Order: sequence, then C-alpha cells, then structure tokens
Amino acid sequence: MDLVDKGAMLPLMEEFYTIQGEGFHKGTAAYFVRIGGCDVGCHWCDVKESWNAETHPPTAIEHILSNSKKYSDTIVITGGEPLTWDMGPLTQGLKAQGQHIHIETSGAYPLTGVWDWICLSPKKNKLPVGDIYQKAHELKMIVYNKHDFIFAEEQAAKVSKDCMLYLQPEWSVREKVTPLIVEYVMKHPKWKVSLQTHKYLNIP
Ligand SMILES: C[S@@+](CC[C@H](N)C(=O)[O-])C[C@H]1O[C@@H](n2cnc3c(N)ncnc32)[C@H](O)[C@@H]1O
Ligand SMILES: Nc1nc2[nH]cc(C(=O)O)c2c(=O)[nH]1
Ligand code: SF4
Ligand SMILES: [Mg+2]
Repeated sequence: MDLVDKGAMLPLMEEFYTIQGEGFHKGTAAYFVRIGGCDVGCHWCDVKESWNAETHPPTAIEHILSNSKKYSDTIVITGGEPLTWDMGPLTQGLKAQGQHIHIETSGAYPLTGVWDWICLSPKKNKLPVGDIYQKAHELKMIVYNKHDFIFAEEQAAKVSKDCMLYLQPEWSVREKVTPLIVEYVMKHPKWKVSLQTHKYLNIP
C-alpha cells in the first residue's frame, strides 16, 4: 500500500510499556513499538509471529505517536525488522514530541529515520548494509554456538571505536552458552554480557 511505502502507515504488531531487558539500556522503562515484517529468517527468532507483515494491520503513525506519548519519554522501535519500512515519518513525529528514540535492528536494510540510540544485532544470513556499522551505539551479538564468537569478532571489527559490545545468549540454549560467554568476556573484556532480563522477570 502507498501509505505504507511512504512510512505514513506501518504494520503494527504490538505496543507495550515495559522495562528494556537487554543491552546498554537494560533496566530502563520504555514504550516498545513492534513493527511486523521480517525476511531475515533467524531459526531461533523469539518473535516469529512478527515475520508476515500481512498479518499485522497497517496503522497510521499518528496512532502510535498519540499512544506512545501517554507512556514514556523513551521509545524502542523493534520488530520484525523495522528497517523493512521507511522509519522517517514515525521517528520525526516522535522527535517532535520530545521523545528519545531507540531502534533494535539487524541492519539488513538501509538505515532510515532519526535515532538517539541504535542497537545493531547482525545476522549471518542477511548482513548489515550501508553505514549503520559506523552509526551503531551498541553491537549486540547473539550466541547460539561456538562459531558465533568468531562472527561476533568479525562484526566488532566494523563498528566505531565508541560502540559498546555485547554478547547475548540465544534463549533456548542459554544454559549451555552462558558459561561460554562468561569465560569469553573475562578473556576479552572489551565485550560485556547481555541477558534477556525481561524473560527472567516474566515481563513483556
Ligand atoms: C526480535 S529482534 C527484532 C529486531 C531486529 N529484527 C533484530 O533482530 O535486531 C530483537 C532482539 O532480540 C534478539 N533475539 C531474537 N531472538 C532471540 C533469542 N532467541 N535469544 C536471544 N536474543 C534474541 C535479536 O537479536 C535482537 O537483538
Ligand atoms: N523487555 C523487553 N526488552 C527488549 N529488548 C529488546 C526487545 C526486542 O524484542 O526487540 C525486547 C523485548 O521484547 N522486551
Ligand atoms: S532479524 Fe530479528 S525479527 Fe528477523 S528473524 Fe532475526 S531476530 Fe527475528
Ligand atoms: Mg524481544
């Protein structure tokens, strides 16, 4: 649809007020906006229901703007893969309301929108494109197996020197990989551990 192509409407899956569970801003209250649509296809993705954009109603950005304003100064745009869509209109609207805007992205599509915080989480099957490596504030690598440490270092070589580096266990194998991450971070202290703390807290 034309309005979706322009970013004036977006396939909205859900919006919820919670605590950022992961990465640098872990522990901070934030309003999450989950946009449907992703073709990256991570086999361990914890929101596969987001993938098919057609199952999520095209929603006017004005609706997202007025809802988000009621809840928080900090907005996290996630998905699905939010950069599937033009994030310009939504983020300009949020900025105009004085909100801080964060994105959770694989970087698989060109960066659009204005952002206060970019969390880049690269995926092997569809690598980040364009200049997002230099713009990312944090790099959050998911560890499912041992090879993911090698992939993590390859990706860390591409980000800016000020970018925070996180290793996060893939949830279904957390008992196996968390000890490996702990050992790795002690050996390579430029990395920090990120846990999906919202799942331990039983919050969204
Ligand atoms: C669901 S994704 C949506 C945003 C974007 N598509 C991305 O992958 O960055 C949000 C975050 O959850 C992470 N994630 C997804 N499934 C996970 C899992 N099973 N275990 C740990 N982290 C996961 C992603 O790597 C990403 O950092
Ligand atoms: N609480 C909470 N924190 C999160 N950080 C990143 C999430 C995401 O799915 O993008 C997420 C999420 O789904 N819930
Ligand atoms: S890129 Fe993100 S939303 Fe898409 S499949 Fe991977 S983890 Fe899931
Ligand atoms: Mg999540």
